[in-house]
Amino acid sequence: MKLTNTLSTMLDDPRLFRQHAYVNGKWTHGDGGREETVFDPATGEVIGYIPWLESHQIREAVDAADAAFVHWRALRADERAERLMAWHDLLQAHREDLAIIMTLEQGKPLPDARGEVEYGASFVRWFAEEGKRTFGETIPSHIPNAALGTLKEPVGIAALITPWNFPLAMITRKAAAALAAGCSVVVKPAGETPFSALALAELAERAGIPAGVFNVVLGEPAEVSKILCAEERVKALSFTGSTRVGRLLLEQSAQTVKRVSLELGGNAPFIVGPDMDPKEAAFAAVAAKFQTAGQDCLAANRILVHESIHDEFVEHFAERMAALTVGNGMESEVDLGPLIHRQAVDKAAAIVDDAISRGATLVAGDQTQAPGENFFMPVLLTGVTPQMKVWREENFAPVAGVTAYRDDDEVIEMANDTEYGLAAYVYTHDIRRIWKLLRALEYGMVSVNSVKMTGPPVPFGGVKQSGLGREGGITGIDEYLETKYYCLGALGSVSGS
Ligand SMILES: NC(=O)c1ccc[n+]([C@@H]2O[C@H](COP(=O)([O-])OP(=O)(O)OC[C@H]3O[C@@H](n4cnc5c(N)ncnc54)[C@H](O)[C@@H]3O)[C@@H](O)[C@H]2O)c1
Ligand SMILES: N[C@@H](CC=O)C(=O)O
Repeated sequence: MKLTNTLSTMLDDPRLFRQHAYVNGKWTHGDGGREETVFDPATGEVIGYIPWLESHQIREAVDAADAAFVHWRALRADERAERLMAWHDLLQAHREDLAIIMTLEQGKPLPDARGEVEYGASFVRWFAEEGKRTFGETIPSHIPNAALGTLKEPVGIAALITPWNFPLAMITRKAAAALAAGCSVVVKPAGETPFSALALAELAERAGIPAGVFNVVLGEPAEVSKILCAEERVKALSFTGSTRVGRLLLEQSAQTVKRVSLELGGNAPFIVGPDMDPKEAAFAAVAAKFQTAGQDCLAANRILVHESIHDEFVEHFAERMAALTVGNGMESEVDLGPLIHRQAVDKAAAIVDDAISRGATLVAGDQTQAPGENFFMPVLLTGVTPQMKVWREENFAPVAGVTAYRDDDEVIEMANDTEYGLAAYVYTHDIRRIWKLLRALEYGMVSVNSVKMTGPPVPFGGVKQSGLGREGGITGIDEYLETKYYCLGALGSVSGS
């Protein structure tokens, strides 16, 4: 198998850069010799190679997780919490190396990558604490002389399949919850960004998380997922990624009736009320649109502005957008890195062409200025309509589509006119309008007058075809817990309790 050491020379701790899968506490190559090359999306240079495991090796990972589950679940919650806190502390201690790995494989600017490491670590801390509070209940008995109640027990092995846009935090938000609940996990990261996942494995091992409890498998995505979904011993599947693949995995998991959590695509509306300062709203909309170069499930895809302030809003938006710097995320002062690969650039260009051909106006976005093959300059389109791809599809690129609306009822209809229902933004200071929109928007998350909405204490997730279940918050751990009801009968003394 080919290996390269360029990336490791950039790290304080070169052992964080691993080019093998991690199964049962061992760094593993693929038995069939298949491998995948991982590129820096900013430069197109090779940053490393990963093996593709064979089917039997994926099953071996499940064997390992199965054996480890017995011991991991038997630990006290506070013992698991200690190891999770050690993992958290190591993530913090190695923040800079983890950020470098992330920027090189994903492309996001280094400060954003540092932010993601913090964000990812915050879930580990949160669930280390929550794992100690998986309380059951006492149920007032309707049966004479019986005591009734519930216990919370780990579901078993959880398969975690994650995307490339947040290569670290999308894993920790799942894995920390599962591990805290007492489950063992098999993680399948995106092939574009495996090295963050493998660095997480290295640090999990150093934190004292036993062999087999945290496994990272690599391979041909459809092949690996099929095996994990078909495996009866895998009791839960948690997937973050596109709605297309989410549907497929839901179908595949039906055969073994798994617990399925899906965090899928978004098509967020960003609604600006007539009372808003257009400049303030435009600056917020730019922030909500262009993070991670628009490759964010929370990205403001459809910007709906009241007709009375539309033109002023567009001017401020264009001005702010023009100030964004596009470049290699390893360089300083860069706001937008590259898109993940050439297909993403082609898709963005097709979405812009489609909008223009259907009557949208291209206000700004000159692709001749792009600093490399995988870069896409921010685009502002006005006059976007429901017939256009930019309205219907999650563009996952720095393409902002603005449209004017007349009144609240119209904007509610526009905002809900999508199969997606992950997040929506509302900018207005009118409390009646806020309440009306908050209740009428068919979204799992609504953020009013704030671009930032996520973090460990909140229930993250969508409705409609944006997913099933919630991650984070006080319910995030429930995705990995079963409720066992007990009835202790013939106790004699408890009647009437
Ligand atoms: N709701 C959320 O919390 C959230 C967070 C981040 C990203 N996302 C979504 O993720 C998508 C972007 O990520 P992506 O392009 O990596 O998504 P994707 O669905 O293409 O891939 C996600 C994962 O599924 C695997 N995969 C791909 N094709 C597969 C197949 N045929 N069978 C089984 N597995 C397969 C990939 O290797 C990867 O690990 C966007 O739609 C975005 O909105 C959602
Ligand atoms: N920004 C999201 C990830 C979506 O792509 C998050 O905070 O989870």
